[in-house]
Amino acid sequence: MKRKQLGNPRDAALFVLMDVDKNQAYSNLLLTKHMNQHKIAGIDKGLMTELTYGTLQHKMTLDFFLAPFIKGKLENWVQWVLRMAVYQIHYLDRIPNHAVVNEAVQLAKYHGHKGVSGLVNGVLRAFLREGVPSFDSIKDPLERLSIETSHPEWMLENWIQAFGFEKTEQIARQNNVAPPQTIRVNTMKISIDDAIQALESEGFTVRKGILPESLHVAGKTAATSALFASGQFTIQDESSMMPAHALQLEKGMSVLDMCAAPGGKTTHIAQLLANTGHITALDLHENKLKYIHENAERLGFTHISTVAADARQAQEVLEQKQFDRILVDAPCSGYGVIRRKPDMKYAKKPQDAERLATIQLAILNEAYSLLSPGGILVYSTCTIEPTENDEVIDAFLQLHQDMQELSLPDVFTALPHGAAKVGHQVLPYPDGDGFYVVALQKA
Ligand SMILES: C[S@@+](CC[C@H](N)C(=O)[O-])C[C@H]1O[C@@H](n2cnc3c(N)ncnc32)[C@H](O)[C@@H]1O
Repeated sequence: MKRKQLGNPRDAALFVLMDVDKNQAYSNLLLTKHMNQHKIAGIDKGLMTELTYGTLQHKMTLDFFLAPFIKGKLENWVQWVLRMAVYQIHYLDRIPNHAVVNEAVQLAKYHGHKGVSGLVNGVLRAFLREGVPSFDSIKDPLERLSIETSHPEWMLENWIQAFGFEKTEQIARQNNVAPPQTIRVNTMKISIDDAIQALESEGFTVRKGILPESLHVAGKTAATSALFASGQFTIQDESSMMPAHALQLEKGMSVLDMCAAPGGKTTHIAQLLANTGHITALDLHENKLKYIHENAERLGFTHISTVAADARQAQEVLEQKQFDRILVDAPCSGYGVIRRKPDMKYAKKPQDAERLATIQLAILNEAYSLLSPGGILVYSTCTIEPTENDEVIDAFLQLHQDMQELSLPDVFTALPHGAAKVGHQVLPYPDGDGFYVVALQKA
């Protein structure tokens, strides 16, 4: 495939898909990179995003649809051209089929030789003529769910064990639906009602979320709002707003955020502290600390300092040795946010959760030593994997008999509730990501 660019949304999407295959980075980061490099602008940005995510989301299903029409092995990029075309034919109704075929043939002609464009044309015409193969030919329910929703079988099996078949099916289908745009209103700068009014006058459709600062906005890209630039809101999924509430903060407290970058929850803590007290925001990666500073500055929070360090050895670098509140928003497998990074379904390995659980427990043990008596430790992840959630907490509680689970504030009762034995779990739902949070208090 030529690395030269055509500068159109389909070609740019193809570059993202190829780079995802090479495991270069997550799709959301590659999308932004290629959108800029290919100079994709205006409504083409939306088309490029839709083609990239849609094709990735349904990759295994698209391969099942294409299988009867392909003989022999194809080059990777040709496979992506075909998947992208079949995605548009099957899942989108606004692009006429002849235009989809024509665009795919043009892409193949540009990046390959005449034989390749002939093949793409032939496969797509045969697909249009003969129609979509039926899932009824797949007799095994697990295999069928895997192909229909495009998730590896091992991943579904884990969830079936934890939540049952029906819930797993709901999760898998939800993972293929685009999330809403959710914002957290910066109540230090604007009231919820004034924010709703201002956003509506900018042309957004606005709906209140469950948590007090959360609004779901549609119609335009939230980051283009004047209110965003002036720090009157930040973009954050509603589930990610749970940990700051779980900390049960009081003005003037000292807080340690142990896995803080890019600062989504650090700034929420600052908001609930009403810019009082102090937050130490720590992250392993020094280059990510600038995002915490940028976010804090835009939103107007000043009581935050950052430290680059491994949270497992945080005591060695921190001057302050005891904190009133500690948040461990741990590095995790991220299975609650698959709808935002669909490539994760194919990149992750069954053993990832075990490896992460060891890191998570080590961070929690360090947090324990830094927590004041009577202090509250909140552990959160954006995964739905029990190995990284209540099983880590079980192990932690066995090691520290003076730590006890604390009830979460009343606002949590209105949120959906998954199946965790300890803490609050949310399985992916239309308005929020899959998430886990638990609050523990030191005696
Ligand atoms: C789930 S993200 C945190 C998101 C952040 N709390 C927010 O709300 O914006 C996990 C973070 O942990 C960091 N991390 C990974 N391993 C770490 C370690 N051993 N010590 C400290 N931070 C770590 C990653 O760099 C990543 O930024």
